Amino acid sequence: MSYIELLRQSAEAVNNIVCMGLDPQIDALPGEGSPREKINTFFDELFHRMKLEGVSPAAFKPNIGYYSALDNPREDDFSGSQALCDVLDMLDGFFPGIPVILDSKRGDIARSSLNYAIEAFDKWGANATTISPYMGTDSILPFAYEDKGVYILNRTSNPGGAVLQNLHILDPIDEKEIYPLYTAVAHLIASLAKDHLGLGAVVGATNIQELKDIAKYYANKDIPMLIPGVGSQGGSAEEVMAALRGEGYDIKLARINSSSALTHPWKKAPVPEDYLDICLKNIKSLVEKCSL
Ligand SMILES: O=c1ccn([C@@H]2O[C@H](COP(=O)(O)O)[C@@H](O)[C@H]2O)c(=O)[nH]1
Repeated sequence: MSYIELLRQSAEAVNNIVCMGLDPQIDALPGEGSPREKINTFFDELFHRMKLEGVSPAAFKPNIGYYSALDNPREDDFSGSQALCDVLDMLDGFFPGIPVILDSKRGDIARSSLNYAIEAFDKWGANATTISPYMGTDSILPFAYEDKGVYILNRTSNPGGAVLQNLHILDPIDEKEIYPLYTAVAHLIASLAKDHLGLGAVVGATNIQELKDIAKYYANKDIPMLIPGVGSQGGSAEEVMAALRGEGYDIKLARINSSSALTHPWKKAPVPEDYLDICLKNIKSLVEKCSL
């Protein structure tokens, strides 16, 4: 099945377009034990509750950094990577058919990119990954597997994203129009996606007018959009849904991501006793806002 079909099918199956981020912050997790044990116990409990209450997002997005930072490779300790294996195994069991996006933001010279593609798709078994466009077309294409998704950083959600992404440039082809760099990236994504179905874009929820402009450009082009920045970063899911619908973008191809607000909204405060209820409430509320 192509990634585009997987996105459409999974959205229809769960009737929403939420992407649940899985970025464990060890200090914010309940219970005792090693980081791997804490991650395991927490997600096992949370996924059980979600299953029990019939709640499912339409994608999951572990960010690899939150796991690999727990490894101590020079001491033969790969417990962070093992924790990611545990989480991926749980997702297979609890949520079959729901895409997993491994957020690793790679992108390099072609043969190095190919190794990163092998890492994400063949080794971790992800359905999709994230990459940077900064090194250009030859750095992107090794990720274009037939049945996988590739989200290219287009207009990111972080406050510093504008420093480069909003620089005004002269159109490199006709040298007439002037527009922000993120528009040139969108043009590149759309042109590559004609021959490589599954290439998509990361567009943050924190700059709603820019998101609207990009969604309008992608409408009817079968370009998946991964939209982080909702929840902890202040983006509004309702505004994103209205923007996508308003611009005629096929919402089944979008995934609206929230990570910490769904798994540890208490941030650095002590873990509350009713932590599972809090997570479930936030997940259900986002699912409701992002329903088809
Ligand atoms: O533009 C981007 C690209 C990626 N991210 C990632 O998404 C999650 C967001 O976490 P929250 O806790 O919901 O803020 C995280 O993994 C980021 O690395 C992004 O935020 N913005």
